[in-house]
Amino acid sequence: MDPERVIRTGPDGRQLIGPVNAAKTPRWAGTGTFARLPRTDQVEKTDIAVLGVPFDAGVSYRSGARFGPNHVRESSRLLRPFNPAQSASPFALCQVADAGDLIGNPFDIGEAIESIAAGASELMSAGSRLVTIGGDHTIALPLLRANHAVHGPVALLHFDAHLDTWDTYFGAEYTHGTPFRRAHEEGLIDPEAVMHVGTRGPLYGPEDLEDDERFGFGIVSSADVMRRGVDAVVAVLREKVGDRPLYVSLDIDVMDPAHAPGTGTPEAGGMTSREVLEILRGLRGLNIVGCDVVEVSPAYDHAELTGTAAAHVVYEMITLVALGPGAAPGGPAYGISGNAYGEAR
Ligand SMILES: N=C(N)NCCCC(=O)O
Ligand SMILES: [Zn+2]
Ligand SMILES: [Zn+2]
Repeated sequence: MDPERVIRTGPDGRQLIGPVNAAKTPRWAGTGTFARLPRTDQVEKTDIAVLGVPFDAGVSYRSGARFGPNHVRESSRLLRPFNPAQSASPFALCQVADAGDLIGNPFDIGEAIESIAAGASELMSAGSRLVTIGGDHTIALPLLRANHAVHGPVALLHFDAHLDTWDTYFGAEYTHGTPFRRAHEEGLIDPEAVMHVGTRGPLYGPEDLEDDERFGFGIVSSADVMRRGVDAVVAVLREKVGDRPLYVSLDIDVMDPAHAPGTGTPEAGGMTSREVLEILRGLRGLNIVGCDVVEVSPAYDHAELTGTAAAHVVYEMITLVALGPGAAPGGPAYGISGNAYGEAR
């Protein structure tokens, strides 16, 4: 049975098919797409595709991020269509739909990277911007390849406890700890505009930081967020990125394990989900070409804490992409403090 959906007319006059109407079909019913949105085969053209990449053969510790996409979908059933933090209804601005899962060979990482890049490119050439749910962080490399093919070297904001610019593990070049070193070597990212956000935790040695700096990366640590505050951090990130095409890659372990326990390489001392969401909202109006959320490993989750956090991250990413480059500054629809980009209304 086809459930009733929220239908809106978009800014360009198109009819946009939204989520299943939660007042008519209870949230827990029916098979799960992200936010109960339609599948891409149920709409004419998808402007923003939520894509699952359930690949986790690149992990160095706990496995299970292969179950991330469906866990985040399941945890996204309570999302509502109006985002008051941005005073925006993302699903009424453009057509958002769930593209299902892109498969990579779990027994051949090289082949998986090739096929993920090819699948992402195919969706992008049909006119969709991708918000991808991993999978482990290995998948950022093929996604950056696909974005580079369209936009050239992109700016990168990398939210993560880890640098992920290490060289090899057990001699392997393609792992979840190495995607951004490979991306740098392949010229996929613009060394003038690459930043880690939320970095913390022990390293192998000081040379890790020397290598990372050589690749152009700046670091806003987890402690920086606590000391300087969200608005100051947002200002630094915006200054670094400017109007370049921007890719946002968010490893859920950027959050403290208290906020996101369901992940493979947890580190103490991380950001709260509130801080992460507020920093993301501060990216409003930047030229975001693609996003991913990776490293959700449901077997280590409890009460959908990690799934819910990741679902809200995806929702904010969709909102940013839907608002688009140059979106007018806009504050939250309630509150007394506003944000760096608008007063509260
Ligand atoms: N990308 C993530 N989550 N972790 C990388 C950790 C690499 C290591 O085991 O040192
Ligand atoms: Zn990480
Ligand atoms: Zn990572």
